[in-house]
This record gives sequence, structure tokens and C-alpha cells, in this order.
Amino acid sequence: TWSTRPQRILRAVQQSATRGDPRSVVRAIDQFCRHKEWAMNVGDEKGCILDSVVSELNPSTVLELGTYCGYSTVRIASLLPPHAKLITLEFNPDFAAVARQVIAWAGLQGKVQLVEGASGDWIPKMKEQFGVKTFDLVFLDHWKDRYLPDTKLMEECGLLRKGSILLADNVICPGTPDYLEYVRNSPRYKSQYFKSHLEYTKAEDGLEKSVFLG
Ligand SMILES: CCNc1ncnc2c1ncn2[C@@H]1O[C@H](/C=C/CNC(=O)c2cc(-c3ccc(F)cc3)cc(O)c2O)[C@@H](O)[C@H]1O
Ligand SMILES: [Mg+2]
Repeated sequence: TWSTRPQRILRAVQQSATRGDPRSVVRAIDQFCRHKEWAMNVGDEKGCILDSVVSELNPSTVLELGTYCGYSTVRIASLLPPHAKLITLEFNPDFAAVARQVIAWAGLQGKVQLVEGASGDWIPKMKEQFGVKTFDLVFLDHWKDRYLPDTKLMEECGLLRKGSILLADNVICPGTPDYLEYVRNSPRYKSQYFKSHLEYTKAEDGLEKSVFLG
């Protein structure tokens, strides 16, 4: 039965998007969430800012915290160079199951490693489990009160290098006050706010881009 919203989003993708065409997957989800049911994807407006950060950085290793339905996973992975890898963490098995199918519909499963589990458990294991040295880009879009502790954990685990970029969704709505205060005041980061709107609405929201200075 089409019981959950993520399952209805997956159905919209399978009915409206072309297999192997990431842009059509992104469009199908945005259409559904704008005209049928709101969902907490980064969305088309903030998604364009995400795209420009990814395109400008041309990252080889990307970490995404909070896959949900895989919307931003598809946006990011579709812009990565051939040998680049995106690891995305999702601890809800139902959301992970939907996201795997959305990512596969886009034809991007070869570029994406979806890891089912909690960021706090997996961040310390990134090096040994996935052979990751450091991440060029981290997209934070999971529980808002976990942005700061997970950022500190990534620092402690040596997963950030001079020039690594943290890009955080929802720094205004729902808001991540402790994270914002940290990255804006710490001498170890150079931060920049990209003003935008909460996905599919007129409410203010934005992305915070923070460069780790080492
Ligand atoms: C325990 C922390 N570690 C985690 N590790 C792995 N996955 C995690 C984790 N936390 C949460 N997740 C997953 O990330 C996703 C959670 C995202 C939380 N996002 C939000 O709450 C959110 C909420 C809104 C929002 C804004 C305005 C509203 F009125 C209502 C909602 C908008 C957004 O863009 C959001 O991102 C889920 O798929 C969840 O299962
Ligand atoms: Mg978000």
C-alpha cells in the first residue's frame, strides 16, 4: 500500500521520471512536493545553490548526513566527476529503502554509497570502512541538533582538511543556532550565508557554507 510519504514520492518518480535521467527525477520530486504533498527535500531553489557549490568545488569525496528520499543525493551525485564518490548516511530503514530506489531510478547507484545507520556511529568508522582520508564536501541535512556534535566529531576523526567545505541546510528554518554560532565564530572556519527560502514555500531559509581552515 502507498502508506508513507516517501513511498508516494517514489511512486511519483517511477510514474513521471525517465530512468537514468537525474534531472527528470529531481523535477518529478519537486513537482510532487510543490503541488501534491510538501516534503523536507532541500528543494529546487536551495538546490540550485547546492548545485553551484558542488560544480565549483568539483569534489572527489562527498559525505551527506541525512539521505531521506535521496533528492539531494541525486542532485549532488549527478554533478560529480567520473571517479568521485558520495557516501550518504540514513538511519531510518524505510527512508533508506526508498532512497535506494530513487537513486537507482536516476542511474546513480555507481556513484553513491548509501550507508544505513547513525552518523555518530559511522563517522568514526569512515576511514577504516570506506578508505576515506578526508571529505572535500559535507552536506548536512539531518536532525538539526546533530549538526554541531557531528561537525566536532568529523574534526576529531580527522575527516576534514584545509579547504574542506561544510554546506548546511535549514540554518534559519527550522534553524541550527548552536551550529551557526560555532562555524561563524570559530577561527577554524570561514562562513558564508546563502539566503533563500524554505523548500516549496515563501518562508525564509538558507544554506551556510563553511570552509575548514585546518
Ligand atoms: C541521530 C543523528 N544521526 C543521523 N544519522 C543518519 N540519518 C539521520 C540522522 N538524523 C536524522 N537522520 C535522517 O535524516 C533525515 C532527517 C532530516 C531532518 N530534517 C528536518 O527536520 C527538516 C525539517 C524542515 C522543516 C521546516 C519547516 C517546517 F515547518 C517543518 C519542517 C525542513 C528541512 O529541510 C529539513 O531538513 C531523516 O531521513 C532521518 O531519518
Ligand atoms: Mg533540510
